Amino acid sequence: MTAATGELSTNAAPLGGSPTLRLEGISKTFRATRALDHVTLEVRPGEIHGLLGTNGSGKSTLIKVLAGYHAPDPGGRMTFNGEEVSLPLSSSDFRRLGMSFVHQNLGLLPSLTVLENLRLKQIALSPGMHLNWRRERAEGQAVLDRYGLDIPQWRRVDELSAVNRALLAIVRAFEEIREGCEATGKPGLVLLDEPTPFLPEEGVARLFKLMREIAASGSSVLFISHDIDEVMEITDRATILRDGRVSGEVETASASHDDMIELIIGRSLAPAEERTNEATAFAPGLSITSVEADGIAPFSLDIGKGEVIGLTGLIGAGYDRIPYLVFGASPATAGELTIDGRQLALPGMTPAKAIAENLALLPGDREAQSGVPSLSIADNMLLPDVSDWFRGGLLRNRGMRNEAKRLGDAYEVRPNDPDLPLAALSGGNAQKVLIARWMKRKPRLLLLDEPTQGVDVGTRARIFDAIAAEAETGMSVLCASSDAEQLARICDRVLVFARGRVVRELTGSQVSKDHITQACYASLENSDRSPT
Ligand SMILES: Nc1ncnc2c1ncn2[C@@H]1O[C@H](COP(=O)(O)OP(=O)(O)OP(=O)(O)O)[C@@H](O)[C@H]1O
Repeated sequence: MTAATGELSTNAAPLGGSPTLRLEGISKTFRATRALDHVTLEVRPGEIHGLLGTNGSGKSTLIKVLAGYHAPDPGGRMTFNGEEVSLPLSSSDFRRLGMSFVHQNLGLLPSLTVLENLRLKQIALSPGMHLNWRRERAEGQAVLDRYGLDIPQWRRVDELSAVNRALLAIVRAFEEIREGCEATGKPGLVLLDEPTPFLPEEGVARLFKLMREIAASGSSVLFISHDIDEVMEITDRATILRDGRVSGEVETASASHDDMIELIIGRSLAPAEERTNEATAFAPGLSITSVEADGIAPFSLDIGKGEVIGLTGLIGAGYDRIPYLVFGASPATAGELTIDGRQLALPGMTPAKAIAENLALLPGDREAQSGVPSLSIADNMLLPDVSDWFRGGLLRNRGMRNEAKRLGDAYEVRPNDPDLPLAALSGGNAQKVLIARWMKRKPRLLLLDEPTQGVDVGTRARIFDAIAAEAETGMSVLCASSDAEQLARICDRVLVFARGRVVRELTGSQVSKDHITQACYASLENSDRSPT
């Protein structure tokens, strides 16, 4: 990222103190759920504004109202640069006003190239044979240069690293508003709905630089995140939602981390226990021997009973593939898993066999690989054990419901209605359902990939406690994550990967956020093969 701030200028003039966006009394009701209750929010010109709140507090609903996806309940008002705008907005309103969105899935077309994604609108609008590719390439390159984005235009988006995909989506969003802003001389607004999960620190730093450049040009950014440290670092002000209402609006520089937590969850969090300096000794549990796959060097590990082991590294290091290889969810070319003296060949492992051995996997891409959105919360929680609920050939629905309700209470699923389809829950709440599903089975080995991504700060602490409690009873855990703070909280040992092999093992007092982060970056020094 080398672009100078001046190059991004939209020449947006401050509008005599008018906020760029002002929402007043916005409500949205889904049958019995009041997802938004008279929300008022103001984003000023040139401001990076945070939007925080627990899972289900209404953040995505608010963005969907702004994106024209949901019509709000009658009675709310919206102004943009002082102009009264009627809701719901249409796609022509976004362009005219200068609003663009980056949703969690980034909205890129993976099988198309960088250039095609950047110039999609121009390409789609050009009639038949008349597309001037030479001009499109020149325009595309000018955009990449303007933002200092060093990626080949002809590369397919699904070949890019996660960092570059996120940067491309944000660059495209800013480009969408730039021309309009230049024409009207008024600032625009880019809305970012959690674009940073999974990104390593270096990727987040590049994203933040881009956001600051957008703000310096006079336009504004609305940034949704569960990561309080990120919000404290990048935003000027923040609005916090709780149960659909605004629980606070803060100048970030004058708020503390604890102030933020109280506004988000309505109480303070108990301090995390101090770690001991001693590495703990564990009774022998399971062993993985020489598991291998394309891009993964032979990997062996003894996991003690009740031991929690973290796997980490920078993106592309390969650590996040290990849980899937052990569970048989992606093919291993060699290796064994030893349980109770029995050796199971990993190339022949399948998820069904893994479940029969009482292994559990919570995948990172939960939408695609885990829950069934159209089924109820109860079905999603209890599906793997459905046979337990048959008596005399009849399914005991009430028993299933009660058990799902109990689990929902324990994991703070909101709303805790076992009959609701999973699709009706917010992203973080759906994730709690899936975590509850596997924890309930008390697996012998729990395999996790980014277990608390998208989960709010209060529930995150509960999930950490639940993992610790199950580990006390002998459950072993292998957790792949790029979240150093999470690993420091839950792990007894952390293995750092680079280029498909372990390059460092951290134990005892080394299992701290700073040590883990440093070890990931040190691993990069010897790495000569990182993805684009
Ligand atoms: N289409 C829908 N039908 C019914 N209820 C919905 C629908 N969309 C959202 N809700 C409910 O509205 C409330 C707010 O959900 P929303 O997705 O806005 O939360 P969020 O703050 O974005 O949460 P997360 O951090 O988990 O993404 C939740 O109770 C959710 O279950």
